[in-house]
Amino acid sequence: MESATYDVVVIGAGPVGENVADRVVQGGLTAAIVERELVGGECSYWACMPTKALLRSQTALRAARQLPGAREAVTGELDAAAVLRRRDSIVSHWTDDGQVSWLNSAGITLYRGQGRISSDRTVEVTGADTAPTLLTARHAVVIATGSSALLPDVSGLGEAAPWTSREAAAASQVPGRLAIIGGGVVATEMATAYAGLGSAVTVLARDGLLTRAEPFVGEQVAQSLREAGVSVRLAAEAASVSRDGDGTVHITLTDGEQVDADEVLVAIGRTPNTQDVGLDRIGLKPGAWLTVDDTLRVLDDAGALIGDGWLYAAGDVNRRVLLTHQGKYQARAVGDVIVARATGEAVDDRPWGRHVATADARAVPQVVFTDPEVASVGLTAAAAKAAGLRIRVVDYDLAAVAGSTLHAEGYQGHARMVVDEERRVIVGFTLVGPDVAELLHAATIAIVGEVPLDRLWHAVPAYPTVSEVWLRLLEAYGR
Ligand SMILES: Cc1cc2nc3c(=O)[nH]c(=O)nc-3n(C[C@H](O)[C@H](O)[C@H](O)COP(=O)(O)OP(=O)(O)OC[C@H]3O[C@@H](n4cnc5c(N)ncnc54)[C@H](O)[C@@H]3O)c2cc1C
Ligand SMILES: NC(=O)c1ccc[n+]([C@@H]2O[C@H](COP(=O)([O-])OP(=O)(O)OC[C@H]3O[C@@H](n4cnc5c(N)ncnc54)[C@H](O)[C@@H]3O)[C@@H](O)[C@H]2O)c1
Repeated sequence: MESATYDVVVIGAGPVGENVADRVVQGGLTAAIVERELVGGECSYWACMPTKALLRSQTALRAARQLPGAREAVTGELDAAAVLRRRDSIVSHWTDDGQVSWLNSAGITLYRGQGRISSDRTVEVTGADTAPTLLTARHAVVIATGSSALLPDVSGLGEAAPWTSREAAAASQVPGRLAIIGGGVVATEMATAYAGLGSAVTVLARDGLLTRAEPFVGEQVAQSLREAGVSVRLAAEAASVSRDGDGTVHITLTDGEQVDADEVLVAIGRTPNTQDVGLDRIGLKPGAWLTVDDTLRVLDDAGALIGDGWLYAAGDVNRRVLLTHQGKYQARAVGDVIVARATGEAVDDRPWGRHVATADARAVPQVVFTDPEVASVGLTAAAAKAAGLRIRVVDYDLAAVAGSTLHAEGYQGHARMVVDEERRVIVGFTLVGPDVAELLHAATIAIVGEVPLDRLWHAVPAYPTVSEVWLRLLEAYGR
């Protein structure tokens, strides 16, 4: 077996693994990265990028149709084939040459194959096209292997060849009828995308839509999906699934009703990619989410470090937040703390310190690219109350802002600010409406910066923009 030694070995070249490796190399260490599929990971080829490509053209079309003058210039329908072609180009036709050349330019060595920890600080790489190699890490091994779609234990589902988010993101044809099991982010985005592309979509949302967000979010998204022709079935649960000879999928619900479709997409959450990464060799349970300390070192079931703390986990695999930007934020902290420990620098693990990912618990921004878009950061009112905060909730109708009236005819939206009354700072912010995604970062800065409300009065939104909702929320709160 061939062997090589690096300061750091990263398993998984998704967005998170790539950023860890880049950060340690920038800090003066050497790094190898192991990837079994495509460099760039789930996000680049089967998640964030292709799904947003499926959504973007219809968002632009809808925006044009909401404006007299532009509306008259739109003479046809969405060209689904052109949307799929653009999606193919956004994912570089599922090739990773571009990302591999970036790795090379960043000074990171790529090993293609399955990475498995074989003992302390060593990773064995086996792949179809490469000789088995044993990689030894002088300082740290980082698991950044991400997550895969979870399938529920529903009778017949496996044999019915269901779509997961991968097939939905990479489909080469638009199914005539699409049934979706789930009511979360993937379900609502893909219902929006495929309804826009021409499918007759049925959403089977056992627990409701987007239930982790403020309650008005799920209500507005459900209403808008229904207006777009989607059958949104709340409290509907699949009991069994079968696919017959002509390809039709039959979903029998627990109440006995049957839903027929050409494809069924399962979108009920994720499972960690830890089944085959050698966890059993170091006393951890294969297939489990990895628990980490504040500087993202892996802990065992008893809460102890692995050995002297050589093993880290970042991104989806540690289940803190399953979002690319937040995983990359963890990657910067992990990369920097590995360099600090390797070079004897002080570790800054105080809240908001350089080597911790404090925002994971306090200020996670997320945009759901449905129609209307949902943009949120920090705590919902319910989560803030559950955390013991004394809060005040301020709501405002986004349509009542001059900028919204200009933005689109019939603009509908809503904004909510959750204020911690003890400290008079914002701890949560949610916007629902067309094009609210780009408004979110102001709220993230206000929350992370803990900007006092009295100072926010001096942050004047330009007229006439939708951002004027900030002023309206402050006025509603009172000075
Ligand atoms: C449909 C969908 C849409 C999404 N949209 C968004 C979005 O708009 N915005 C957002 O922020 N997030 C989005 N997400 C979440 C986002 O995709 C993930 O949070 C992100 O990909 C996590 O990055 P990661 O590097 O941790 O894992 P991944 O991207 O999963 O990368 C892990 C890599 O590790 C490799 N790997 C795994 N095990 C091994 C092994 N043993 N050896 C070698 N290689 C291995 C895998 O092949 C993969 O390339 C979406 C998710 C889904 C499913
Ligand atoms: N725009 C974005 O930021 C974006 C887009 C897509 C995905 N993502 C990320 O990907 C992750 C996965 O998304 P997801 O939609 O699969 O998960 P999710 O956690 O968002 O939603 C899962 C949904 O499935 C339901 N559910 C769970 N078990 C079920 C069962 N047995 N039967 C029926 N319904 C069941 C839940 O009630 C929930 O509505 C998310 O955590 C999210 O962070 C982000």
